[in-house]
Amino acid sequence: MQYYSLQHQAPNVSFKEAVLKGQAPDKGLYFPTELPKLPADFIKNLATISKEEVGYTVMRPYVGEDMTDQELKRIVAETVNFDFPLVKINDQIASLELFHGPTYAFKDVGARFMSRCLGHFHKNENKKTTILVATSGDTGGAVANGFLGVEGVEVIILYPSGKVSPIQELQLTTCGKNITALEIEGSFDDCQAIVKQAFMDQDLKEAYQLTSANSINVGRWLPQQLYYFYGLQQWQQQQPPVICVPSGNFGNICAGILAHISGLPVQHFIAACNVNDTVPVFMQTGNYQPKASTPTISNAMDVGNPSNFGRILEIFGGEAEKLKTRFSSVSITDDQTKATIKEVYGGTGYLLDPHGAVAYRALADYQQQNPSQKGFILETAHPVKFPDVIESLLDIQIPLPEGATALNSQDKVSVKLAADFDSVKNWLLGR
Ligand SMILES: Cc1ncc(COP(=O)(O)O)c(C=O)c1O
Ligand SMILES: N[C@@H](CCOP(=O)(O)O)C(=O)O
Repeated sequence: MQYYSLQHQAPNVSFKEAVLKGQAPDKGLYFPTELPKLPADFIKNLATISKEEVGYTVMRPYVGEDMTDQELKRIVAETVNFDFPLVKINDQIASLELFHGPTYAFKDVGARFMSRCLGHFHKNENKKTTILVATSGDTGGAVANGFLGVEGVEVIILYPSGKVSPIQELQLTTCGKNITALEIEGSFDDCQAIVKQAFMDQDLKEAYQLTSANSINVGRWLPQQLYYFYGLQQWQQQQPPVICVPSGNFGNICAGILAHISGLPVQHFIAACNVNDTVPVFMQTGNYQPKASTPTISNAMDVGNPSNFGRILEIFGGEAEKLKTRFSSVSITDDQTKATIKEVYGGTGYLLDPHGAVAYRALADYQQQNPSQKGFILETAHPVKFPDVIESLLDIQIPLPEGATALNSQDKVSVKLAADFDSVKNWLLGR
C-alpha cells in the first residue's frame, strides 16, 4: 500500500515512511491510495473470528510489505489484549466500551499499535525518532503509556494548561524516562498548530527526526477501524446499526467510515460534537470555517479545526452531498450533556462519561426521527476520568481502578510554555 498527500504536492510513500514522517512534507495528511475491500466471507463470519485475526486481516493491506505476517500478527495481538464489550443501555441504544485499556480511553489501541510499529522499524536504525503530539486530554496519556521505554523513540506531549482533567494530566506528566510534557498556555488547537508547524521547520528538521502520534499519523489513525469490527461482532440485530461517535479531531469516525467502505455493514454514522461545531455547521451550510475552540465538560473534543475532516471528504470524492447519504453531524451543549448523564443513570443505571453522553444524546435525538433504527454509541472514555463532572451531578463516588489509584500519589512534571511556535522551537533547540 502506498500513501499520498491530500495536498498532492509530495511523493507517495510506503506505510513505514508515512509512519516515520507523520505528515507529508507539503503539510498534507497521508491517505491510502486504495481502499481495500474485505472478502464477503470475512464479513459474513465476523462473529466467529478472533479479535486478533480480525485485527490482522483489517490491517494487512494497509501495512503492505513493510512488515512480515508474523510481525504484524504479534503487533496486533499485543495491541488488542483487552476487552471491547458492547453493553446494552436500553432497547434502542448500546454502548461499545472502548475504555478497558491501560489509560481508560479509546486512544490505547492506536497508540499501542503505532508504538510497536515504530519499535519494529527502529530495530535496524540508529537515529532516534522524536514524537511531537498534541492532546486535548486522552491522546497524551495513551501515547505516554504506549511509548514508555520504547528504544530509539522519545515523546514530547503538548497539552493545554488547565484544560484537561486531573487524571488525564497525571497520565501524561508522570511517566518520566523518554516522555516529556509541555504545558502550553493556550488551547488544544494551539498545541496542534504548533506541532504541525514544527514538522515544516527546517531548523527542527535538521536537529530531529520528527513524527506525530496524533491521528494525522496513519499508524495511529488506521487501527481505530478495529473498534467498528469488534462492535459488529457483537451486534445481534437483523438491521445494521446506526453508529454514533463522539467527535473532536474526527479521526475515530473517519476510521469507522473506512471500515464501512471496506465492507462493514453500517446504516448511518453520526458525528456527535459538543459546542465546537465546525463540522455540524459545515454539514448545514457547506461552509467550512474553523474557529477558536470553546472549553466544555467533554474537554477531549474541544477542537475548532478538526484534522481528519479532510480525510472524510476524500473518502467521498470531496462531495458533501454524497457524504450526507451516510453521515450527519450534530452539536450538543454542556447542559444537554449533563441532563443526559442524569437521565441515563437514573433510568437505566448506566454511567456515561461526558463524551459518551454527547453521543448518546445525538443518537437518541436521531432515533426520535428514525424510531426503527437501532444503534450504538462509542463510549470513548471511562467516567472515572471526569470525577468532578460526574460526582457533582449524580452525588456518587466512582471507584478508582487500581492503576488510577497509583497515579494519585505521583507528582506532575511539566514544562510551561507560551502558546506560540517560537517558544516551543527555542525549547526544543535549547535542550
Ligand atoms: C474521550 C474522547 N472522546 C472523543 C474524542 C474525539 O475523538 P476524535 O478526535 O477521534 O474525533 C476524544 C479525543 O480524541 C476523546 O479523548
Ligand atoms: N481528543 C484528542 C485530541 C487529539 O486527537 P487525535 O486523535 O488526533 O490524537 C485527545 O484526547 O488528545
